[in-house]
Amino acid sequence: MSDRCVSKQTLQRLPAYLNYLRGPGKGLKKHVSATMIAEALGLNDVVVRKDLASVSSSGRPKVGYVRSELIRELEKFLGYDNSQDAVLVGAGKLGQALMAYSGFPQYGLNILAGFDSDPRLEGAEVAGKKILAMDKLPGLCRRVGVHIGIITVPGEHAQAVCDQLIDSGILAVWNFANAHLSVPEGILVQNENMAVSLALLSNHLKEVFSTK
Ligand SMILES: NC(=O)c1ccc[n+]([C@@H]2O[C@H](COP(=O)([O-])OP(=O)(O)OC[C@H]3O[C@@H](n4cnc5c(N)ncnc54)[C@H](O)[C@@H]3O)[C@@H](O)[C@H]2O)c1
Repeated sequence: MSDRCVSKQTLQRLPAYLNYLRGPGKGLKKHVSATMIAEALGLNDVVVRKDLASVSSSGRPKVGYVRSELIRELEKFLGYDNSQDAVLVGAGKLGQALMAYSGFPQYGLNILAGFDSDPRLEGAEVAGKKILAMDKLPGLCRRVGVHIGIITVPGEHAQAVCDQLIDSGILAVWNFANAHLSVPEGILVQNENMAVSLALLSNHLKEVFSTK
């Protein structure tokens, strides 16, 4: 099931379905339907039905899905059942907050260690995870077979860090720095940028006030 191709839009909605299905105390029964999920999340039920059909074949007409089975299928599809090790570079304020976040394992992400060029941070621990010197990065990545790298260094150092991660065998980069990263073909960069969300908020306010 997990090798099926789905659109980016579908992929972005799947975690919300899973979150809803896993959620406690919402009066969810053994069976759930696409309509039920659509209503709860304020989505179009045709969209939800199509999304679910692309990751699961366990739905039955008029009955819907067995909730526990659908949870398992979504977890498998999203890779949450198969934890991926990651390394983080830039163990400053944001980096340490991410290292300490206890919610990542339920999304299948396991940050093994942080790396930083500041010698004062070497050997420190954050939530039981070590901060190591940069020269330890390639060895650890190659030894353990780490494929995800998280970048939380200042923007001006992000490209150099990205290159080091790729040289260490990293195939997917989660970039929090405000910098455009150039990578060879076959490497995925996922940019995380609060500025984009803030721009949407502020644009919404502009529209609201311009109509008053
Ligand atoms: N994506 C977002 O929405 C978002 C939100 C907040 C911060 N940020 C970005 O995250 C990054 C970190 O922010 P912060 O507030 O944690 O900064 P910070 O200064 O607290 O931490 C940066 C760390 O990176 C380390 N570092 C610098 N150059 C390095 C290199 N070449 N190799 C290894 N380590 C290096 C520093 O020693 C420091 O510990 C910045 O780029 C910032 O713009 C992004």
